[in-house]
Amino acid sequence: MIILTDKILENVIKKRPLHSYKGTYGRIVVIGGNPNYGGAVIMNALASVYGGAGLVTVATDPSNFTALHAHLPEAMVTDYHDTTQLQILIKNADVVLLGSGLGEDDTAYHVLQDTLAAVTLNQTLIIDGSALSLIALHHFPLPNTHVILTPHQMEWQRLSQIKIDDQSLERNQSALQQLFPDAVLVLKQYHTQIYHQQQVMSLTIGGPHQATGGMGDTLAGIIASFVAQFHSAKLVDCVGAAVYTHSAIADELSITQYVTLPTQISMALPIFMKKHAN
Ligand SMILES: NC(=O)C1=CN([C@@H]2O[C@H](COP(=O)(O)OP(=O)(O)OC[C@H]3O[C@@H](n4cnc5c(N)ncnc54)[C@H](O)[C@@H]3O)[C@@H](O)[C@H]2O)[C@@H](O)CC1
Ligand SMILES: Nc1ncnc2c1ncn2[C@@H]1O[C@H](COP(=O)(O)OP(=O)(O)O)[C@@H](O)[C@H]1O
Ligand SMILES: [Mg+2]
Repeated sequence: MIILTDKILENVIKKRPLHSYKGTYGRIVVIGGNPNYGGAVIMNALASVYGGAGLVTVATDPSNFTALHAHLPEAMVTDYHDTTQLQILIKNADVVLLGSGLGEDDTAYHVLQDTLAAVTLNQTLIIDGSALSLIALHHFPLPNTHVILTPHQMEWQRLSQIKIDDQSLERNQSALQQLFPDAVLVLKQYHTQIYHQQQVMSLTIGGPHQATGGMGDTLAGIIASFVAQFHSAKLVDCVGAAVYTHSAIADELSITQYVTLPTQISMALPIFMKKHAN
């Protein structure tokens, strides 16, 4: 098992070439946020934009449009009920982040089904939150593309059938091999672990100051932005660097703060990344 340190950032966070533009840094489509969980996609998108993604579009319930724009005018929006528009957006995306705050009703089911059918070989699909629970419930197969799963321990229990107390490294590795052999698994907990084929990375930073709703939505957005822009690094290293960055920023904030809010972590991304770019 590899312990994640700031070394991982060296391989991933690069100074930007002068001859570049927003297209160089990736197109992300964020899909989720029902009328009750609009905050989840706002936090996905804040993390993606502050993490450096070139273009971010959010497909969500229209009741979330105004709130999203008030927080983040850099993001574009579309109605996730509009299947044709959703398919066009997905076709042109580099990274699709699916499921934060999606809920588990009929609309969520159809959005999930349409998205899984629309992603193609060279894209990266990050699956979070409700989409993980729906996939577990309905046994949806994963599409043939690069997949990153970001469950917390209960979502992983639903997917793997391994009870939280029984989630050992060996059992997790073997369930991943059996169920989703090509996927990267980010198993979120105190000391999050990343599994990919035979490789396991573990986080040893971060703490309970991070225990606020939206912390995972923010991590998913950071992962999306790193995958979208850092093309010279391996996918699993982009994920490792994003997981490390998320908790390193939180730990820095926790020197003076009792809790470290998800949106504050996103705001701190540009300064942290500037410090670590090489
Ligand atoms: N502001 C918002 O709109 C928010 C929306 N959210 C969305 O709400 C939906 C439901 O997600 P939830 O995670 O709240 O509900 P879930 O029902 O998926 O998971 C919560 C359950 O898991 C258990 N659990 C065990 N170990 C855990 C661990 N290590 N971390 C977290 N939970 C653990 C909890 O005790 C609880 O019973 C998701 O789509 C999520 O993205 C959440 O992200 C919270 C914030
Ligand atoms: N005690 C803790 N120590 C370290 N990290 C924590 C702790 N509690 C929560 N986190 C982190 O916060 C995030 C929670 O993810 P998740 O439950 O999906 O949040 P949400 O769905 O509310 O956005 C994960 O990255 C997890 O590792
Ligand atoms: Mg979550």
